[in-house]
Amino acid sequence: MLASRSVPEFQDDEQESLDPTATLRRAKPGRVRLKLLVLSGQEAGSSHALTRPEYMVGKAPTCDIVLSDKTISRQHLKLEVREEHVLAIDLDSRNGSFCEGLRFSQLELRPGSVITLGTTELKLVPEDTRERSLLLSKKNNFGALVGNSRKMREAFTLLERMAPGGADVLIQGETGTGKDVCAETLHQQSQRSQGPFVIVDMAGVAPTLIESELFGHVKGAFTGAQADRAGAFERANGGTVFLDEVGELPLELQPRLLRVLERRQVKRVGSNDYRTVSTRVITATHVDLEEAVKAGKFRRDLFHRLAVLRVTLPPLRERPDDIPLLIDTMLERMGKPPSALSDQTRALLAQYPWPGNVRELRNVVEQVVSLGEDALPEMEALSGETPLPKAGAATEMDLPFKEAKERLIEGFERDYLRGLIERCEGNISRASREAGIDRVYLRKLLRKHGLEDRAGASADDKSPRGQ
Ligand SMILES: Nc1ncnc2c1ncn2[C@@H]1O[C@H](COP(=O)(O)OP(=O)(O)OP(=O)(O)O)[C@@H](O)[C@H]1O
Repeated sequence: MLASRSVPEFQDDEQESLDPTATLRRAKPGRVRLKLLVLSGQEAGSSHALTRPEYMVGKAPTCDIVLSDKTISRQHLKLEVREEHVLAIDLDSRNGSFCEGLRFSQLELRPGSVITLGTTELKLVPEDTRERSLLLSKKNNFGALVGNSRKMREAFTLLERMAPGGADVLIQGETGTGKDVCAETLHQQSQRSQGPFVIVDMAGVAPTLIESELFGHVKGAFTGAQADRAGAFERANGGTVFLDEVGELPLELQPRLLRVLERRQVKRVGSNDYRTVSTRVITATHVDLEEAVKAGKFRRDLFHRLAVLRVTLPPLRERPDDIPLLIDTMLERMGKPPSALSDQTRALLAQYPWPGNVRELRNVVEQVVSLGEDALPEMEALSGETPLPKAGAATEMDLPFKEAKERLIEGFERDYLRGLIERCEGNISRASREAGIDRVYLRKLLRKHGLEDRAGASADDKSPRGQ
């Protein structure tokens, strides 16, 4: 059980006179007061106002803040409460004190800092704000998404709460952070899991076709509409529709999406009738929709409606402590033992910032496992400076067909795009003409392979979407 020694906020005069430094050390009235929140472990959810100049944290009952975690030393950490921060001093604890995955002996904690003692995580927050810290999920996965970092376990807590409820959810995160997997797991863990899961990738559908793709059409509504067709919302009736890259939805269609969200009604293109659907809507975006609203590209009302329940999947560079678990999981999914990667390679992978996030890490792990550790690209090469080994070259015939094919295609796509964009000197319009693919889709592919930076520099590609 967690116990906090009850001590008056200020020492009485008699005590103070015994200690001439007490006036200097004691907390000044009026400054921002801080408290320490326990985020995980047996005492998760409890908090300690830091009203005194010093606190001893540890397992011993004599400590000011007692934590029952077995991996914590009896006297583990000293906290010195200062004007603007709290100085945390590790007392040569057996298992150490950590912040963002790094062990420290002394560290200045600011509001928002999170430290880990043993397996217990503690967060410093201003006492008088209403900031609520999420408790950390006890699990290190949500469906196929894995992570044991604080940021991912906070996200898992949210997702676990959101999944069964059936309310619409917005998933934010950079490319490769697992938004697709997350959407599918939300569906699988909902009461709609027996219903359909329909995906619409807004960035992959030509703008002229989005309306019909989402809402359907009736025969003759436009050239080529040879028969009535249900849109994604109707096809997902009783289940979930996942709108990937919702930020790409053209402005003129946004009120129609708002109507679906508010009334669950859709009107097929060319029809006057509204049909009622029972469809959960999960959306995802890699762009900052708030910025898009400011720039006039996204409707404010739609954003607020979408953002009622939202979760952000953090980029991998902000949670390097997830990398070892991710690597082990990837190896396991490939049917390889943990020893398939040496400690040296693991250490290299753990320090790279991964602009393409987990997808990029997975690609590199697969390549190294297929081709051997000699094939590990220089770390600069991972950002695209030197060609990566060809993913398809060593496609293993013992992989399941779907996986082998996916791997081959990814390798082909990357090589093709790299050559294309070089040949067209970064000019998206030219590249899209030469390749015969839609420009929006081309951008999406470039982003997927971390090649976005190489494109869009030319004169006719000044607009953000290159349109
Ligand atoms: N936390 C994770 N744990 C395990 N695998 C992950 C995780 N995050 C991503 N992946 C893997 O990385 C790959 C990319 O994930 P996904 O397609 O869901 O990303 P995304 O955010 O939707 O990317 P994009 O915005 O480019 O569509 C997938 O193979 C997925 O399984």
